[in-house]
Amino acid sequence: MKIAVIGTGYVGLVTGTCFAETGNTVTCVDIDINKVEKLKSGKITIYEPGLEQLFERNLKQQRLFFTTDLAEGIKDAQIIFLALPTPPGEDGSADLKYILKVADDLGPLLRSFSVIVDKSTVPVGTAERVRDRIAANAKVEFSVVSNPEFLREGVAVEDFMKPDRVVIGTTSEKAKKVMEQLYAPFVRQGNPIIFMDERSAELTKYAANSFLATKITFMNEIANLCELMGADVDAVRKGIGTDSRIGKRFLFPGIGYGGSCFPKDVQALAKSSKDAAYDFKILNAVMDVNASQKTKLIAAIKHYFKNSLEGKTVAVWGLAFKPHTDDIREAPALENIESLLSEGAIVKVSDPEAMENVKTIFGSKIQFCENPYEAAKDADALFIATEWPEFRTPDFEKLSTLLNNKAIFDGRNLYDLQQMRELGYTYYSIGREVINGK
Ligand SMILES: NC(=O)c1ccc[n+]([C@@H]2O[C@H](COP(=O)([O-])OP(=O)(O)OC[C@H]3O[C@@H](n4cnc5c(N)ncnc54)[C@H](O)[C@@H]3O)[C@@H](O)[C@H]2O)c1
Ligand SMILES: O=c1ccn([C@@H]2O[C@H](COP(=O)(O)OP(=O)(O)O[C@H]3O[C@H](CO)[C@@H](O)[C@H](O)[C@H]3O)[C@@H](O)[C@H]2O)c(=O)[nH]1
Repeated sequence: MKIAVIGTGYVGLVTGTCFAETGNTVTCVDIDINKVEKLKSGKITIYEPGLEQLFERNLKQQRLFFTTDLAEGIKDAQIIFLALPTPPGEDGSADLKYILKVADDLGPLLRSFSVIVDKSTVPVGTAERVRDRIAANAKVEFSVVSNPEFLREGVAVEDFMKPDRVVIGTTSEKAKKVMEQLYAPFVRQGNPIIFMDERSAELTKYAANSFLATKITFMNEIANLCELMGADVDAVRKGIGTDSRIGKRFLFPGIGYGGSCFPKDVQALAKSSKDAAYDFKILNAVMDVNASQKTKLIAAIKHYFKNSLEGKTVAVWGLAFKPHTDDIREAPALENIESLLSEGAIVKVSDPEAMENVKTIFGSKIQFCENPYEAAKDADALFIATEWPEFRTPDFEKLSTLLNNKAIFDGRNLYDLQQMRELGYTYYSIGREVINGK
């Protein structure tokens, strides 16, 4: 099939590359000239494990193309994906300006029956709005379908190629057939396509993200309670996760959820609910708890240093909002660094992939270090914000010689309590006993 993908950010690039990999001819369109030039010349624009190989192969085999020209990009395309940003507007609702602009531009360019697919995360009713905007200028028949994307950054290729499910919202039989054919290779891998109406598909995406954010937040509150009650959140997590009705995944407490999706999508669903005159109380609580969870270790660090961080050096391991990505959108590390700096601390950071992105925010206000040990050198405390695998089993002997103080504030519960006790570290983590605390 011939496919166009409008928007070549995270989702657009993964979508385009994976559909090319299953034998389609894909043209990705973006207004960002630099991005398109880079991609055309064979350089990938995001760090995502496994993507580069697929990208290079499909580019070489001339199944994957890039352009800034919308008319050229959609020429002869049977399916046009919209993978455009839907950032939070000032009132928290999803800003649809990018989507509606492209809808306006598409109308006059359509030449034959096309299926236009909302891949972006969009509020209920958007498919109808996109349909109306295209219809205002279109001279041919078309369908607008909702096909939300559930991939996770860091495992995006795996999630896209082997999705738990594909949700397709359409009431058009013609569009349904086209989408069924497109996704056939993915269904052959044993995963269902779930057809529904457009509105239900749009809400499914927000319900999934909000449910997962709530699950994490619930565990963060249990962790906070564990600290007050002398229980261990790891034990409680295992104790409840083995109940198949609850499930083991997404029960890991930490310094809050971040990323480009959960924060904005929970906020957008809360706003849509409000607009529908429904007070979605749980979502408001989730946002409140997450906001305080993000910087909860700052209080512990301050307590450890007798309320003053002035002149103290803190090494921060991990900047990305999660491992295996260079994405720093809403990353808890950023807020913690802000807090440390505002308390007068000197901050040294290390992250395997996200340093370049963070340089654009903090510049010379913080020190960027080649590796985690360089960051730890002469630091008065170590703060862990992201659970990169390389932070899980550091050389503790080396670390002890580098740090001024053997004090670790771990926002991701990476280390064993007994080991920390034996090594003589002061160790604060989330929902667990404080080792050698002050
Ligand atoms: N990032 C994720 O993991 C993820 C997962 C599932 C769903 N989503 C949703 O997918 C959507 C896209 O997210 P993303 O992270 O890929 O966004 P992004 O910001 O990484 O990329 C969006 C791209 O669209 C381009 N763009 C803007 N206006 C354009 C126009 N008029 N024509 C062509 N290109 C244009 C931008 O230049 C940018 O490259 C959002 O709605 C998001 O919520 C994201
Ligand atoms: O047990 C857990 C699991 C995750 N997180 C945090 O939650 C955030 C989001 O993690 P994750 O869901 O793995 O990453 P995303 O790439 O943001 O993916 C989410 O957001 C995407 C965009 O909508 C959806 O497509 C995915 O299905 C959904 O998982 C990160 O800050 C994680 O550190 C926890 O704190 N504890």
